[in-house]
Amino acid sequence: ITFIYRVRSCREKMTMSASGPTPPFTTLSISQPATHVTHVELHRPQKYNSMNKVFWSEMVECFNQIAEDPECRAVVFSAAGKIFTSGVDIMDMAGEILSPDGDDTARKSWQTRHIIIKHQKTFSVIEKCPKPVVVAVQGPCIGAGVDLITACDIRLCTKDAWFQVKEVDVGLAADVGTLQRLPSAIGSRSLVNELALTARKMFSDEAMSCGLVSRVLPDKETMLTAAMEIAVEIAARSPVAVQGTKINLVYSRDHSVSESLDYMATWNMSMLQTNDLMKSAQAAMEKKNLKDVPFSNL
Ligand SMILES: CC/C=C\C=C\CC(=O)SCCNC(=O)CCNC(=O)[C@H](O)C(C)(C)COP(=O)(O)OP(=O)(O)OC[C@H]1O[C@@H](n2cnc3c(N)ncnc32)[C@H](O)[C@@H]1OP(=O)(O)O
Repeated sequence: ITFIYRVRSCREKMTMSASGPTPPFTTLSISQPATHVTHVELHRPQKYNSMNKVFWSEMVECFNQIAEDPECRAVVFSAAGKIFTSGVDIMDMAGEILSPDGDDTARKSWQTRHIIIKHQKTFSVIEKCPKPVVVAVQGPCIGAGVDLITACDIRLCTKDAWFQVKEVDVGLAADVGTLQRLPSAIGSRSLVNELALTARKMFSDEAMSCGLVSRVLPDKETMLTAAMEIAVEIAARSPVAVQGTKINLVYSRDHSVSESLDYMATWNMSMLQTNDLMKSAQAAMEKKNLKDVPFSNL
């Protein structure tokens, strides 16, 4: 099994640097590097992986497909090249944001609201997708990049990574997720406020110490291998258990302990009736590797 994984891992490393976007996508490259694992790669390295108009809708399409794909049990998200992302593609997006359609202020405001909500969905789909998403960040992760990674479940980065809530520098309050999700990702309100109000860069050592990332790896290749290993571990476990865990973790972040316990009880009153419980328990008693237990797709 280790050998098969290593072969796949090598193949993955090759395709990650060589391939381009996977049709019908033009900004994303999708592959299946290991059983039940999907790899999504942001692929605009020649444009600093900036997020153009097409990207914002392709992400929704891609993650909706992943959410519905019973074969997929874990996702790795990464970005091609040396820069994770320079944030929103300013040249491509400025028109839409600065000149909304409408005859008067009310209609322009209504249109702007619609645009913001549409863009919020681009990252909320990651959180709504029941399959856990491991994100791997190298180099700069700027502006909308922080919105993106805070919607992911597990964050890794390279030593040369840095994070910047850049929005105040370009004259706006971040509006697609950072201000809502970063406080629970980091834990220190004071640090979140400092980062969001000053747009100072946060480097990998600080990202690790404040809890934004759970691991710092020396280089991109090592980081992608680590991300893939985590995804393979997740994918080997019962999809009923894994997806129930993600959904309840996200729910409990936004609700009281009491509400979350209630939600959990309602969730598990049906999910405890899965065959996976017996299969997992039996594997544990027989000291069998969960990778050898055939769980049905969910
Ligand atoms: C509804 C709205 C939803 C979301 C809103 C999100 C808000 C944000 O994302 S705010 C952040 C916006 N991005 C930026 O401010 C760009 C930040 N860029 C940089 O800091 C740097 O360019 C860099 C990525 C660190 C790279 O630095 P360096 O290697 O020194 O290259 P540069 O000379 O700075 O840039 C080269 C070239 O690329 C262009 N460019 C870089 N980033 C973007 C971008 N995000 N959009 C468009 N163009 C970008 C830069 O302008 C240069 O272009 P030239 O034509 O070569 O001058």
